Amino acid sequence: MRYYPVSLDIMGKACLVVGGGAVGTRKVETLVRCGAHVTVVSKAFTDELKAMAQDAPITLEERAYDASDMDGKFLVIVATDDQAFNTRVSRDAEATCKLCNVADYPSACNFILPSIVQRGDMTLSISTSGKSPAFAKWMRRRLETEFGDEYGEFLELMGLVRKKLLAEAHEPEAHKPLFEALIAGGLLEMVKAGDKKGADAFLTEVLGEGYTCDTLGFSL
Ligand SMILES: C[C@@]1(CC(=O)O)C2=NC(=C\c3[nH]c(c(CCC(=O)O)c3CC(=O)O)Cc3[nH]c(c(CC(=O)O)c3CCC(=O)O)/C=C3\N/C(=C\2)[C@@H](CCC(=O)O)[C@]3(C)CC(=O)O)/[C@H]1CCC(=O)O
Ligand SMILES: NC(=O)c1ccc[n+]([C@@H]2O[C@H](COP(=O)([O-])OP(=O)(O)OC[C@H]3O[C@@H](n4cnc5c(N)ncnc54)[C@H](O)[C@@H]3O)[C@@H](O)[C@H]2O)c1
Repeated sequence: MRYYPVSLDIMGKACLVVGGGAVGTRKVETLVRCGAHVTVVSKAFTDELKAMAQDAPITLEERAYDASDMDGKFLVIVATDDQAFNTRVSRDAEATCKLCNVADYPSACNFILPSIVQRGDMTLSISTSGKSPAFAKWMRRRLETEFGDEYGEFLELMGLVRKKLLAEAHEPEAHKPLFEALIAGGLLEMVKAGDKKGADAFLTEVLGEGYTCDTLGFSL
């Protein structure tokens, strides 16, 4: 395996994006969705980025990049259209041990970005280890048709069940078959169909009294 997959917690973390064009805008959008506080340094910004900065934790700095922009940043994404400059920024990032991605330039990255399917808290990431981004995109589109919004809703319900079970006892071995029964027993289909009565009966059957959509705080 060429790259090590991780899920980074960037909630509330200071991130730097250099280059506020079309690609930079896309990167900022994802960072902000994950709760990051983003500083964008660029000679110019897209209108979309300016609009996003109105009500999101985004600071736009219309000026030349300076190596001190690395200070205090957890992660850096470089997305200008000047490859020599991008490489220089990535060297500054490396010198200060930052996580750094340069769009379309894997040899200057210490992480590369996957294609993503998001369904609530369920994330499917597709990486081809840089071999074929076009194929990663094709795969994303295919998975998007296969995995609908019901997967995010089902995950929400599984999370609520798990939270309640964990509040009662930390017994992973006893919990495992319960989760497996819920997953294999058709609960996903009930959530997809909006079948609250069926879901309640099944939750009670597998988990016992006290487990219904309402008591779990799940709206179906
Ligand atoms: C997944 C996605 C995420 C994102 O960008 O957020 C992403 N590229 C996407 C699209 C895309 N990029 C390119 C095309 C044109 C078709 C093609 O070339 O295939 C298309 C498709 C299109 O636009 O239709 C051009 C391209 N990309 C790279 C190079 C340089 C090189 O290969 O050396 C070249 C220029 C090659 C040339 O010179 O021609 C490199 C990288 N691109 C990566 C990620 C990383 C590896 C991901 C992986 O493991 O597969 C990596 C290594 C570094 C990085 O950028 O992180 C996003 C899909 C979003 C979606 O789901 O829609
Ligand atoms: N991974 C992908 O999906 C993907 C797709 C298309 C392009 N790209 C890559 O991303 C790069 C950027 O693409 P784009 O469409 O956003 O380009 P763009 O021209 O729309 O934006 C580039 C931005 O960088 C700024 N900039 C240029 N030099 C700068 C400097 N020295 N200091 C600060 N800011 C500077 C510009 O003002 C502009 O805002 C391309 O060169 C390409 O290699 C990646």
